[in-house]
Amino acid sequence: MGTVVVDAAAKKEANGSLADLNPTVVFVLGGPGSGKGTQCANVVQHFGYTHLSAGDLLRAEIKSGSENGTMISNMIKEGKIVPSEVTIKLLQQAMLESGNDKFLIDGFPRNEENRAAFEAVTKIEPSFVLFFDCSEEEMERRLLGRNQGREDDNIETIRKRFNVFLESSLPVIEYYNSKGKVRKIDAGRPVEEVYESVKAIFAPKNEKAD
Ligand SMILES: Nc1ncnc2c1ncn2[C@@H]1O[C@H](COP(=O)(O)OP(=O)(O)OP(=O)(O)O)[C@@H](O)[C@H]1O
Ligand SMILES: Nc1ccn([C@H]2C[C@H](O)[C@@H](COP(=O)(O)O)O2)c(=O)n1
Ligand SMILES: [Mg+2]
Repeated sequence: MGTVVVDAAAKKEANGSLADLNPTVVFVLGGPGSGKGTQCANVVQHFGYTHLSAGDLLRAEIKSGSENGTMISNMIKEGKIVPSEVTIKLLQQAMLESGNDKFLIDGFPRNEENRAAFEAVTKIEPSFVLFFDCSEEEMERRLLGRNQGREDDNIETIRKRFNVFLESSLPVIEYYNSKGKVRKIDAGRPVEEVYESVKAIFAPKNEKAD
């Protein structure tokens, strides 16, 4: 793994302002290709959240020519999880820049290190955790058909990502489940049906969303 470069002063400043914001955070978790990004886009449209995909932020960091770019790129190609301090810094910056105080944090926390570091650094507890539950067979079909030019959407990396999900991400979902925070969605259905279930979680009872 390469050297991680994080500006300490920027980190301290971001923390102070985030605490003032006291944001509402929903973690959106599920295996690769379970439909996290697709459903987050619907929630943004109807419920006013800002969608922050940890994977998208890391890919943007590579493109920006950052000092951490090569390390991040190598880890993503291997399906591995980037050190928490890098991802958390990107999330903090994006939250502050958004001007919003309601966030869907998609694909994070991906492992116990992510979870504990985010809690320690930001002091933010998620309101709840959306868990998109989908079979590997269906996720593999979706990833191979995605056609967005992602370097990790090849069968070799997909298998590695599935292993990381089972070994490192599922325990995080189990942790939040033990705290009564997980809202599990059957994500193997068509997009519109999945969204009906998602909507029911966000819409206050007796109120209709679009
Ligand atoms: N319910 C669904 N039925 C069929 N295809 C879907 C469904 N939801 C999403 N897709 C498609 O599957 C692919 C993966 O979806 P998406 O990018 O939302 O998944 P993701 O969970 O964000 O994946 P990743 O973790 O790799 O970022 C996309 O091509 C998307 O259009
Ligand atoms: N918390 C995270 C989230 C993502 N990554 C890296 C490793 C993933 O395989 C890749 C793509 O994420 P996705 O877009 O599929 O959510 O990004 C990470 O290291 N840590
Ligand atoms: Mg995604």
